[in-house]
Amino acid sequence: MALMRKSNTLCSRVLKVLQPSSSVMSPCGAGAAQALSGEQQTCGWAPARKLHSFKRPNLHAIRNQLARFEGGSVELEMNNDNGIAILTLNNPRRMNSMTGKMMVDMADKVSELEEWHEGKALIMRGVDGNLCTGGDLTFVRKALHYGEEMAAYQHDTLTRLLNLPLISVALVQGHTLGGGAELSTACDFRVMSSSAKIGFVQIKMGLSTAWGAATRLTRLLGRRKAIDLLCSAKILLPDAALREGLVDYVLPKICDDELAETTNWLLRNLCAYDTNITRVVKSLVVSAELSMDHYQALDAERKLFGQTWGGPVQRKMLDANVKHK
Ligand SMILES: CCCC(=O)SCCNC(=O)CCNC(=O)[C@H](O)C(C)(C)COP(=O)(O)OP(=O)(O)OC[C@H]1O[C@@H](n2cnc3c(N)ncnc32)[C@H](O)[C@@H]1OP(=O)(O)O
Repeated sequence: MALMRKSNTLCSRVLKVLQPSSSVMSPCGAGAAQALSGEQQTCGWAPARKLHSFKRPNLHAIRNQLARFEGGSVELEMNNDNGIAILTLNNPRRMNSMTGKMMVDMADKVSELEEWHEGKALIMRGVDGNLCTGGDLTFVRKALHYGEEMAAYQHDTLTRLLNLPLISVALVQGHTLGGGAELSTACDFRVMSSSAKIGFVQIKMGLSTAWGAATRLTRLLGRRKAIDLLCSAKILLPDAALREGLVDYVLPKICDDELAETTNWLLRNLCAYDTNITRVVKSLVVSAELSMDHYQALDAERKLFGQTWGGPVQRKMLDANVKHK
């Protein structure tokens, strides 16, 4: 129990030090808007170094505006028994595309997950066989003046989601397009249904990435593959997505319950061990990725290791004389 409390505190301390909530993103939204306004839209992007000189977005004010664009919901179930939470996008008539209200819902659910200390993992999915087809075009049409603010809000939510001390998996089903493909990159892993399609089609819609996928995809796959996927707008079937390294596991063709199969995959492969140590390890990986300073990351790693070494779980395993066959 004492270890549990300590490791939870340490997890959040590491994340707070390295990634204070709601202020992690570089405040680049305004830069993007300036860079794309007027004449510049036709002649190119502002120099990258300029993107750091803009004011932080007021997330509270943006939230109030987004909440006015109604439709759909995002729901959360947290299962303390197996330590797995399910985050569900629910706008089936529009293939779970996201309205402003759903963005606010998702931010609230991520805040709840930040306070959930019993959890090991999270599955993000959509109802009725599609993950998400991006922005709800009804919302998009009404919010054309509000892109930069919406992006700032989503960047905050999805960065917080990616950095939760939970192993996260996106269940890529049906159509996972545009912003939907972006959402999937805010999870640590992607499990894909054998009948699903995934594509970053934003460029075909006259847009660059809205919800942070250029940054995340470059980290995930490297520069060459990120440019390829984002600039070609190609829609990948499971085999190609697996080959590219975009997805981690393709579900069997015959599968009665894809959510249950994804849960089993998680439990078998990534959640087989102690909850707190799993959370600590995830937090360490986040801190290593976020940290600009190699020594700071090692410092965090050493401190957290000190909490597991000689702790009750390690002692139990030593007593059990475990063999790793
Ligand atoms: C803000 C982030 C930037 C972005 O996300 S940009 C990308 C935005 N997404 C899109 O452009 C997707 C547009 N939709 C499509 O391409 C097709 O609907 C899609 C997904 C290939 C499915 O095609 P089909 O299987 O033929 O089905 P369908 O077209 O009849 O769609 C069924 C109903 O769902 C609706 N739907 C699908 N995606 C939507 C969206 N993003 N926003 C609003 N409505 C959407 C579609 O309009 C249709 O509704 P209805 O039956 O016409 O009332």
